[in-house]
Amino acid sequence: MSNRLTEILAAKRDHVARRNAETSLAALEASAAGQTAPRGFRAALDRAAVDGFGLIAEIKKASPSKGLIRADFDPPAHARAYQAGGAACLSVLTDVPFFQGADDYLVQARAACSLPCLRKDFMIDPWQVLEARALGADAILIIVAGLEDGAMAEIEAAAIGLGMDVLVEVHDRAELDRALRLRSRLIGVNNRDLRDFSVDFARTYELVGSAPEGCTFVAESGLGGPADLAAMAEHGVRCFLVGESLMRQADVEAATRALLAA
Ligand SMILES: O=C(O)c1ccccc1NCC(=O)[C@H](O)[C@H](O)COP(=O)(O)O
Repeated sequence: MSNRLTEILAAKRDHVARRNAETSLAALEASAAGQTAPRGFRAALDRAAVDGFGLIAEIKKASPSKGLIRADFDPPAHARAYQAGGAACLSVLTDVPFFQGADDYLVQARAACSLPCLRKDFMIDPWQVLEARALGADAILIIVAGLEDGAMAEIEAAAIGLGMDVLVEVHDRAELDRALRLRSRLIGVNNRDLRDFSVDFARTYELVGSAPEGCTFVAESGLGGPADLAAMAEHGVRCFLVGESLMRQADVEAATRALLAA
């Protein structure tokens, strides 16, 4: 595991331990039970990809690699713009120290649109899955590089038990093999190397052919515009997770529409 990812996960362990100690499990379960049913995340992507592209549009204020991305950050407005521009799903960063995210951004964004929402965070404990559902999340992320097989299976089981989808993120062949031991068939390939933040689309191109039949395959990170999606489509990739390049646009709706017209 990389030093940067190790650093992020260590901070997350402290955060989760603190939050777990100060939050009543019964209250969290009641909040999760009081939420409307999960909006089908993978199903929405698959539908969009039938005769177009399945876009997971990310609400991202800042990142460890780029610092502040958008000063006039407005999650409900971005959610509405992404939906109007044709995105199939949203991803909302909730990690505080490294991405300047917040749980409330997820709540606000989901309330502002009808798209299924991924809680984009570093999951290390099934408790966070319950917390995600209590916030209304429809899907969670598992980063294979950050977890042992047993922990991944527990987190996935918690999500499936709550009716949520799981995006399983890999970066190389060995991680894809580990991902395919899980039940989820929603696989994301992160083009960004979390050790040094370099981006290489070859990661996606190398792995797309190894995704099993019936798998929903998502290319993630570093996608800058319609030409990148067109190049990916040449390799058979139909679903994408895009954050920074859309968040930097003055007109997010128009940029989303233009991206999907690739
Ligand atoms: O974005 C980062 O700098 C980053 C650093 C360390 C761990 C994860 C990171 N990003 C999380 C993501 O998965 C991306 O936000 C997502 O794939 C969208 O990427 P982009 O379109 O390049 O913003």
